[in-house]
Amino acid sequence: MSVFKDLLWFFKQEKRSYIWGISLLIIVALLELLPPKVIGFVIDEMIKKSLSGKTLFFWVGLIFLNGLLLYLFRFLWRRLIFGSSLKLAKQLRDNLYHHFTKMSPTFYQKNRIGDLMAHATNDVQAVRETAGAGILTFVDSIILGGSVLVMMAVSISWKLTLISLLPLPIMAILTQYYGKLLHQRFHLAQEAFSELNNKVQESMSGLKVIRSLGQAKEDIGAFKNQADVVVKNNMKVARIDALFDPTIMLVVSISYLISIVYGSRLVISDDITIGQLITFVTYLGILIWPMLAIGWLFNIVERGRASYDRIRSLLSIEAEIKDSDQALQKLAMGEIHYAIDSFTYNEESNFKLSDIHFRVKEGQTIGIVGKTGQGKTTLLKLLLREYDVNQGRISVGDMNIKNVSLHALREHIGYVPQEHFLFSSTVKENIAFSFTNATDEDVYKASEIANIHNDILDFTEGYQTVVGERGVSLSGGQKQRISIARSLIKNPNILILDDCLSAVDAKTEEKILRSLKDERDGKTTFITSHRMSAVMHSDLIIVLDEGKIIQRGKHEELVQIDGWYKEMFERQQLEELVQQGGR
Ligand SMILES: Nc1ncnc2c1ncn2[C@@H]1O[C@H](COP(=O)(O)OP(=O)(O)OP(=O)(O)O)[C@@H](O)[C@H]1O
Repeated sequence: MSVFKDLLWFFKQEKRSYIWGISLLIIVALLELLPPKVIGFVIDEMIKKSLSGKTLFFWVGLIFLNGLLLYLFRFLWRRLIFGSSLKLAKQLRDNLYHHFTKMSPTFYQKNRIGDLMAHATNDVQAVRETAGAGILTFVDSIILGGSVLVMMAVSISWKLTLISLLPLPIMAILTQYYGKLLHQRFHLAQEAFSELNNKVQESMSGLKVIRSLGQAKEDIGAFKNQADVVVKNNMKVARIDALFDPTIMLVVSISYLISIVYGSRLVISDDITIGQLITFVTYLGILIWPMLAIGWLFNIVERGRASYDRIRSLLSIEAEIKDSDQALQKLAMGEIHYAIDSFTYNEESNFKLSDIHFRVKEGQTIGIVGKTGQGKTTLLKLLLREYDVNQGRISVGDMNIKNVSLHALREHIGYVPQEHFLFSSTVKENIAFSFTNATDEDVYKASEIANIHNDILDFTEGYQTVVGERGVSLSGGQKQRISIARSLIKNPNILILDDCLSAVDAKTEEKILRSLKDERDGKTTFITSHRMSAVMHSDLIIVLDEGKIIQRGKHEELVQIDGWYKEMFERQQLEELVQQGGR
């Protein structure tokens, strides 16, 4: 029951609804005691032949009125309690979503999306039930169960009550045992569901790869196997769930049997009347629900406990990169100074950036090149503060970026990652994503610089064309250029192009770079690329190898010195010449 204590913050927040709801539940429980009493009384009066038509009419009217009140109050408490529990679900979901958006990439390396989705759906649902059906079963089992027992013992016969309830401890032991089993099995079912979520998420994202490698059949097979595991584990839960009700019914039937046998003896010995025995048996019928409610309560609370613990442990994970208390809310642009002594992603990582020192004046373009996996993207991620430098610092305008709020820093940056992502909305909305007030002219201008404007006009609905799930209906080059336009829309002080021109031809690349040069006068640009032509006009080019700078300078200087840059440049020139047929 400790989960109720943990949810106290919510019950306090919604105290009006819960106080009213629980009060109405108690009134409903008390009103339910009336009809059996009236039935017993009327039967006794009939046996005594002392019941007048008027009195009968009065009692029938009372039962009818009682029924009407029950109808109204039941409706109201449901609205109050179940309605509030929906608010809890919304609050938890909002908290989780907000938390997920603050997390750094490491968090998503450790937690799979499918698991996180399972927490945001199944776990939230289980906690909602605790705050809704959990409260109902808690109050009903105590108040309704307790008051029926008191009525049976005090107003009819405590001996009959005691004897007829003898089988109850069996039920308590069994339901506790089932509760434990249920907890374990629910946990396994939840894990299997997470696994299935992960499978679906991954397969849908990688559908093209799966098909192109002819693995569709195998993938369907793997999905089927995982779906079977989910069914199997849920069946195990359902089997225990299914035991709760029959067990309680069996116990109650035994109670019925005992009360009729022993009750008849009490009637014969004139200890109770027939009417009282009928009232007693009717009360026993009412007692079925509170008994079921106890079973349910264990069940709901067990699930709620496990789910709330999982949600809390997720929410308690601190974001690795977050604003310090004194973080500046504004960043003045200026020279960017990389002064990294060393950086590693984590202890297990073999990769290390070391001794990275260079300056980029405001308005300059810097090219970063090198073989694959040498740390080009890592350098850019450090500027974006997706990770923090271990030893050393990166500063913008003499300000260590660690001392600036993430929002203030990223506000200055337009980032085009290697893996572009388009939302399932129109081309225009995709481009204006970070600038909702953008005018058509702003969107057109960004598109023109990214050399995608004419392509968009050729689409069936131009800028209103809806881009399919993850932009499947566009070519790789078109997607890349829309991503570039998206990052240009706000005309950021720092533009980062992370190998994002790989899918466009050399001519288009040249056009884009020329427009950028013309339009971004006085603004800083970082370009990483495998093509030397993309960086040759930069003010500074650095060559990375195994996380270290092995060459630096301007294109004209680097082609004079024997080294990686010269070798790559000449090789690529030759390749281009060959492609053009040696002309
Ligand atoms: N999140 C991470 N955790 C641990 N290691 C990582 C992480 N991201 C990248 N690495 C490793 O860091 C090294 C440098 O990666 P990075 O992406 O910076 O290279 P790159 O030069 O941009 O490569 P490419 O040209 O292929 O894009 C690689 O060995 C990579 O495996």
